[in-house]
Amino acid sequence: MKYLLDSVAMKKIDEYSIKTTGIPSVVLMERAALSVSSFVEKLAYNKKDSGKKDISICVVCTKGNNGADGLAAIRQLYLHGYKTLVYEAGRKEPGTDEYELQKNIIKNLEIPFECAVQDNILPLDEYDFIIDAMFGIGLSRDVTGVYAQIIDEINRVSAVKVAVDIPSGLSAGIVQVSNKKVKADYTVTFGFDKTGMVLYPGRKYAGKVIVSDIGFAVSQDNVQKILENNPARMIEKKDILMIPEREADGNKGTSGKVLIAAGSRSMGGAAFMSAQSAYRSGCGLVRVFTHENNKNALLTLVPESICDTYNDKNSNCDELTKWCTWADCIIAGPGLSVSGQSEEIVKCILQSGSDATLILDADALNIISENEEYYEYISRYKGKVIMTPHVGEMSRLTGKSVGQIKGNSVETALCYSKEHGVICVLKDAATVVCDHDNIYINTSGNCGMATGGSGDVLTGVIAGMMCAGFDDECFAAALAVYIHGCAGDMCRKNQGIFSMKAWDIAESLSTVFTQNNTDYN
Ligand SMILES: NC(=O)C1=CN([C@@H]2O[C@H](COP(=O)(O)OP(=O)(O)OC[C@H]3O[C@@H](n4cnc5c(N)ncnc54)[C@H](OP(=O)(O)O)[C@@H]3O)[C@@H](O)[C@H]2O)[C@H](O)CC1
Ligand SMILES: [K+]
Repeated sequence: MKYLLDSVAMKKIDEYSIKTTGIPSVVLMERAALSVSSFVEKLAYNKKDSGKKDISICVVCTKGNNGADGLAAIRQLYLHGYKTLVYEAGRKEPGTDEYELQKNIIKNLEIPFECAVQDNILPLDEYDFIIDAMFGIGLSRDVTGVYAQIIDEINRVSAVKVAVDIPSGLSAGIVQVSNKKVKADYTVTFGFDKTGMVLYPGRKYAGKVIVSDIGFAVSQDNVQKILENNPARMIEKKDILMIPEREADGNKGTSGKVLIAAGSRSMGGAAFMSAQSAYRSGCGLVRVFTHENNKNALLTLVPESICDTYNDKNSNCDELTKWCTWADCIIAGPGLSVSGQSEEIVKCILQSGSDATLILDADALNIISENEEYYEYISRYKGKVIMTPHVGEMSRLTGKSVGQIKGNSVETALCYSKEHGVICVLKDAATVVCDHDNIYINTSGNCGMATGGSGDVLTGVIAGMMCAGFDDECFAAALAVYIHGCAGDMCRKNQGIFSMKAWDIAESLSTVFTQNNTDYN
């Protein structure tokens, strides 16, 4: 797990390192600059056809400390023999102390220097590399005027663009303040990953992100002590190793019993995918409660599952109630459709008296969005509730537009989770998982997963992680989302982004688990 920080948190870390522990600001800056210049040199080294003096590098800066980092980096590159230019934009007043210090060195070394003029921006076509050091975490408002013109020019030319700390115009936190942003190929960021570069649209602008340790006196291990609020986190591959070992003397009953209420008269697929992925994610027994039309197909496709049915005339709620109290985890909603009968089924589950962790997905969410009183049932449900809306479902649940939700996914998920006392899994290109005091932003997966059934597969993986024995359900749900994304990334390799299907994702789960050493056999 890694922390994701915003500008407020980064400023605290900067301040703590400099003022409390006494690490000189210029020391941090020199290391920051070195990590940028050495990265650019590595890229330049791959252009084997050119000698250093034929490789031209322009740093674009304004007069803050991000610009100061850029000046120090270009000085290092100049001293290594590259053809360099400083292109400075900004007000006439002097910059920060650090900026003026670095600028003085640039002047002493007589490194070529140009000042930007509004409406007469220097064409940047001739540069092999552009180092973007205009705005870092100090960005506070929309980028306009000469700065916006420079960003347009940077984005127009074909140079390789390396952003210092964060692409200029991009905010480090969950809310974006500027429409104008540098589209970087690489970002060398300092100390910690930034929330704004993991969420969309920031992830598209940051390119490949390199996190560089520049010697802050705060690390992943002690960052929480410095900050007041719990920062967002991202799951990493090594977290898969945290899945508790399966009991050597366990049986199918001790590995987790899952009830899946899914699949209506004409929609059986969702139930099959959910069941398949639950088994592939370690569940011991999977019982599917589905429309009788789906029974044969289910037992053919997932013969390990147990099937109970309802039909058009009988919702079979007595039977359903019994299996709710049998289960350790319940999935309700995939392919259930929205009808009087499915409403009855979801209500029956919520009022079953079960304390199993309940995953509400798809049509269960649509039912809730049309029936306010279901929130009352949720609040009285004894077990943990996990709700897994995609952006469209969240729009129906909250009345907010899809655009509003996409631009504010963390805030939306957090508010919803707090308001209803549930774990919220807001599914999007960067899925957000949160409860009242934890936020996870997912980084695995790809756009090939935007395909029918992918969400049904996720419910099974979440059920698997709920049955795995974690104490912290929010973490377990975030891990499930990460694993689901890894399986999607595996499919991208094997089936390709256009051809991959949800079933392939379910089938790739075993490789994700075995590649990460969770195969205990
Ligand atoms: N030792 C250190 O301090 C280290 C700093 N690092 C680097 O520093 C930046 C953060 O630097 P900071 O000076 O805080 O801010 P920026 O350089 O990002 O921005 C400079 C100023 O620009 C102004 N601003 C903000 N938004 C806009 C805008 N849209 N248009 C015009 N101007 C804007 C703002 O000043 P105002 O007074 O005008 O509000 C900013 O202060 C960090 O990202 C690192 O690169 C390193 O971490 C090393 C250690
Ligand atoms: K920058």
